[in-house]
Amino acid sequence: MSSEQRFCVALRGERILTSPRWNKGTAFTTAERNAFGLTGHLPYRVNTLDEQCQRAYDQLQSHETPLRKNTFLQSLRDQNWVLYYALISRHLQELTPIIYTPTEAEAISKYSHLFRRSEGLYLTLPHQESMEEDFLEQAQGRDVDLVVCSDAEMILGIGDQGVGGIGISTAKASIYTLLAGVDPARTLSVTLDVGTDNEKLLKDPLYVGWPHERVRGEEYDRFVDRFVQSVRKHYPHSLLHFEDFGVNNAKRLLDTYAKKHAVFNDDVQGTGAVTLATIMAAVGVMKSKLSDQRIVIFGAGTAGLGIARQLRDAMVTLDGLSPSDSNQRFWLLDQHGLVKASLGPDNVRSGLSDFVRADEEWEGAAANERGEIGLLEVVRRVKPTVLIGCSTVGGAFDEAVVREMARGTERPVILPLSNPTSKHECTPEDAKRWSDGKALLATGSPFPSVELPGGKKYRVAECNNALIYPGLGFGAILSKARSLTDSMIVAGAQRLASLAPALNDPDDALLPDFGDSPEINYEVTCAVVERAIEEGAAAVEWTKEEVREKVRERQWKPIYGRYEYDADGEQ
Ligand SMILES: NC(=O)c1ccc[n+]([C@@H]2O[C@H](COP(=O)([O-])OP(=O)(O)OC[C@H]3O[C@@H](n4cnc5c(N)ncnc54)[C@H](O)[C@@H]3O)[C@@H](O)[C@H]2O)c1
Ligand SMILES: O=C(O)C[C@H](O)C(=O)O
Ligand SMILES: [Mn+2]
Repeated sequence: MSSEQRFCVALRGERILTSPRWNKGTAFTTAERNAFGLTGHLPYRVNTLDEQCQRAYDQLQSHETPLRKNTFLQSLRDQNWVLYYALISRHLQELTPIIYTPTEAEAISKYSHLFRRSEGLYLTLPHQESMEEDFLEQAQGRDVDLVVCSDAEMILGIGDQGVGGIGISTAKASIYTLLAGVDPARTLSVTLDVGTDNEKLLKDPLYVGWPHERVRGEEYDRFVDRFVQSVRKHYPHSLLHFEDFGVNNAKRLLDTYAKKHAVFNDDVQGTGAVTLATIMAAVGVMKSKLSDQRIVIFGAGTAGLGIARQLRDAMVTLDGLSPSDSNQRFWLLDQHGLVKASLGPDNVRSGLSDFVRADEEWEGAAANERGEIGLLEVVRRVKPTVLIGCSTVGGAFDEAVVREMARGTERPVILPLSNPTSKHECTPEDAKRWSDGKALLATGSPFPSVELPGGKKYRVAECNNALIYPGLGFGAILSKARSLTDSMIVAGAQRLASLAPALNDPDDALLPDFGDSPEINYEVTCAVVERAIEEGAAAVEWTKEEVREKVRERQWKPIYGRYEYDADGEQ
């Protein structure tokens, strides 16, 4: 999309100024001011987008805390999309943590107190009779490519946030635009308010969501189904992205709808894919094979299980290991310690069955009075090559665990992935120190570089699903595939892994820099479209070169177009 792109727009005066999609503020040209009745609405001087970014950046700096900056940026997004995305693109590494993890977690937890204005579609269980009307009212006849929804049961690592979950839907949608180029006018962010079990919210007189305990079971399923059916009916070709659902619903909903609509669960599949890419890069550094790794996953919830399955499937499809042998490469732990058969069906979640360890292997292991085996003992006996944290238990990878791990393997791969920052299982600095600099690291939220003895800096890779999900989703949208298949996801992960700086220098980061995430997601998008075409899932037929061109062409860029007034034009 070039700056010369022309649009016919039907909004005049105040209406165009209050439309974030069309508003240019002081960047409206003199001709546009005349055509749209804006001369008296704006001060004399016409600014460039660069000048506007400079001014907005200066204003942003006057806000001292990350949370205040988050609020400021949210209000900028409400005013002018081009300016919002242009500003963040120009300061990507500095501002992504403000609009996304970790600051967005704080904004979501204070949602009812920070509330200013609507930011998406609120579907509330007691209003379900009017759901379809509400849906259509919000969509306003737009063509929608992407619907992002959350029921907010498990927001990042901070649990049930009720109606505040709208914040994760809008943040994830913004990241699609920022990093992959999805047109913001073709996205819809949704919160499914089915109540909350968060006592603090329920007791808060200012809580703006439905003050009711979280509805579960059949009533919940009917409500979600009604929503999915509306999406299917009105936007049959859209991608439906599920974010931060609870562990008992995430995989189940994915399985329920995968055959009927293009659905994607980011915590299961996006996290699985970015972790696969990280470990493929680490395996490249170690000159080893994925299927030779012994992998301990601490935290057997949505993310933990998504990661285990993704890695297991890749061992089968990429390395040719049998499914049963590959299951044996994993040891999962949850709040009952090692997931093993004797915990019994009540304590082993159904999705975990592939990864349950036999008790015989653990005879003589140190256990607590309930027979549960903790992380240190597992690390001692398994001698893992890879340790992944997605438990929300900050500090769980303590000195003893990291030292034990480093004793058993040449380059321990340690990935504390829990967000926000306070939930990380260890800091990169500690992991490097306790492993005498040997650890290969990646974290879920951004961390500064670690200084190694001798003064060398180690860049810590950010293993956040944002490095890959925007490209996966945009690839699915552009290929018009009816589903985002596992093989398309693996193609995206392989492309990401191939870009790892550590492949050229083993002491460099395991993943490319987050500052390069738009280019990375472009590559992921291309890989997904290529694979969709190869496997006959796509409704387009392009050569590899055409894919690269078409993806570029379809990317929405934060650049102003030229407008002409037309009473029948766009709104
Ligand atoms: N980096 C990323 O891209 C990324 C992606 C998804 C999730 N995450 C993070 O991973 C974390 C988990 O998210 P989720 O959606 O899987 O949540 P979840 O609630 O589904 O899973 C958390 C799991 O942790 C385990 N757990 C809890 N307490 C434990 C303890 N004391 N010891 C061992 N295990 C314990 C439980 O098995 C629980 O199921 C969150 O902090 C989230 O922000 C990161
Ligand atoms: O949102 C993120 O930062 C990553 C992930 O989806 C999470 O739930 O933590
Ligand atoms: Mn998430």
